Amino acid sequence: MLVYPGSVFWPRPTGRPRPPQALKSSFFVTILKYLLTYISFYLLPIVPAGTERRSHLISCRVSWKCLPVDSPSTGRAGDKQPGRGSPPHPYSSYAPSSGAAATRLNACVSMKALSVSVFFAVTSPRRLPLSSAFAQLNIHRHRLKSARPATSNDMETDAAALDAELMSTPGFSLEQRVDSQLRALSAQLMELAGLSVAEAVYDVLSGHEGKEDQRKKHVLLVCGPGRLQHVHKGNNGGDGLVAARHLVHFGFDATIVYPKRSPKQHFINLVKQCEDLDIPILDDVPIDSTQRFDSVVDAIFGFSFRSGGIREPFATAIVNLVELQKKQDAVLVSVDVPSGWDVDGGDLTGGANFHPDVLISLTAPKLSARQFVGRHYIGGRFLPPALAQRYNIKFYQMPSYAGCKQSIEVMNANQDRANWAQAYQDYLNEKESGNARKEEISCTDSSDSSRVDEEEDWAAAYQAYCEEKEKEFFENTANEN
Ligand SMILES: NC(=O)C1=CN([C@@H]2O[C@H](COP(=O)(O)OP(=O)(O)OC[C@H]3O[C@@H](n4cnc5c(N)ncnc54)[C@H](O)[C@@H]3O)[C@@H](O)[C@H]2O)[C@@H](O)CC1
Repeated sequence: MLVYPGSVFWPRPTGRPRPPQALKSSFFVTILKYLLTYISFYLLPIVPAGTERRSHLISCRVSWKCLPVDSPSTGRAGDKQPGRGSPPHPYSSYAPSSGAAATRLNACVSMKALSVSVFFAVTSPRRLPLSSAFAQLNIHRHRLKSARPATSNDMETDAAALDAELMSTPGFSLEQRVDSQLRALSAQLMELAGLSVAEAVYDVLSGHEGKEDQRKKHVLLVCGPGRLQHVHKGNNGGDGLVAARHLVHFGFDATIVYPKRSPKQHFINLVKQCEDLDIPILDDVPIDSTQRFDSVVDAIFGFSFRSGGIREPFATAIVNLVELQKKQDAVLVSVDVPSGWDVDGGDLTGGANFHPDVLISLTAPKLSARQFVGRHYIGGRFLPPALAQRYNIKFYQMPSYAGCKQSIEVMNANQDRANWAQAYQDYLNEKESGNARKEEISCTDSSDSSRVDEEEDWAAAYQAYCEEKEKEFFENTANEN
């Protein structure tokens, strides 16, 4: 029996392009490949470092490189998916826009590559570091995630895969080789990401009318865990550490909450740099502090958050952040993905009801950003054209950062709708009161006709504008449904 390799994980979509013939394989061989793939990856951490067996296991990257994962032959070019005719999401102008069918095919090839990698793992003499194997696995995982039946939201689906790929791209890492292992640390990207976060926070607070405007603004940054035994994680928290340093250089006060510090050298350095700037580093959110915070930055979890319950101490930290947001009227800012939100599925915090006021998406908005209502920034101005092209992001579709700015505020779809609804209601109210006033004027002062004409012109123009917006809104809603 011949099966579509991906069908083990997701239903084969009907009416969509089938994968190339070469990707088909026997059912049992496919199952065996998956088993071997998973076993090999779960075995990796327990195989002692430096041994021959381990270097064979981690050489899976060789096979990935051998296969045309990103070549046009994978079906990316020219794929047309049903529903693509729907209006573009407001973010689509700069979010990755590869078609779902193309993504699915790509994921098929990725799975194939992973499966074949097991065979390479036991035979190849190539020695590649464990971290790069995990980085590749991460990319595959995100690709698989995006390889489900097409929705109109597919444009953002690849954003996490793009980030994962970007962060594992050699050349972006400051620490290229440590102990002969390539650590996909993405230190350089983190520095730029943190800078863009600091810039956006500065932008928000500069326009924020505080009660004591002359007072130095104080920002509390809560940084996520950086400790995971074999895989380097916690970059969202790293962004927070970098942002704290920049905010102090921008003239703000900063306090860091970093309950689970990373043992990695780069993170130790970041902490030291903050200590050198006299930034207090706490273990818990200072919920009872008399200190007033103008903004609290949530740099706890990014796109690698796994749903299924938030582990302590971060469950409490998130509840306390919401408490501070309410108690102190502090602006709650989330970095990349609001913590506890699934990168695609959105808010999973349940009782915590975690809704930031500001979201700073890095590189491109993730799918979950569609649920966000508030001020939305894009940061992380470092996407190389080749990678942008691979994810079908055209240069002219990139956000047009002004001058040397590292972040840009973008329109938020939900916010815009809310604003529009309000504007329309205001218009109706105004119109009603205008009509009443007009009647009053015509009864009392017929000589002031020019003013009435002027008001009529304005009302007509405003009505035309509102009708146009209304039409656009209903068209969009109909297409989305
Ligand atoms: N977009 C980009 O290109 C860049 C992204 N960066 C940041 O890197 C982030 C992704 O970083 P990582 O992949 O290191 O991971 P994250 O920083 O998203 O967090 C993963 C950590 O959270 C823990 N965790 C996951 N689920 C949990 C749960 N349910 N309860 C408790 N702990 C849980 C994991 O154990 C791990 O330690 C992005 O979101 C972004 O903020 C930047 O640092 C660099 C550039």
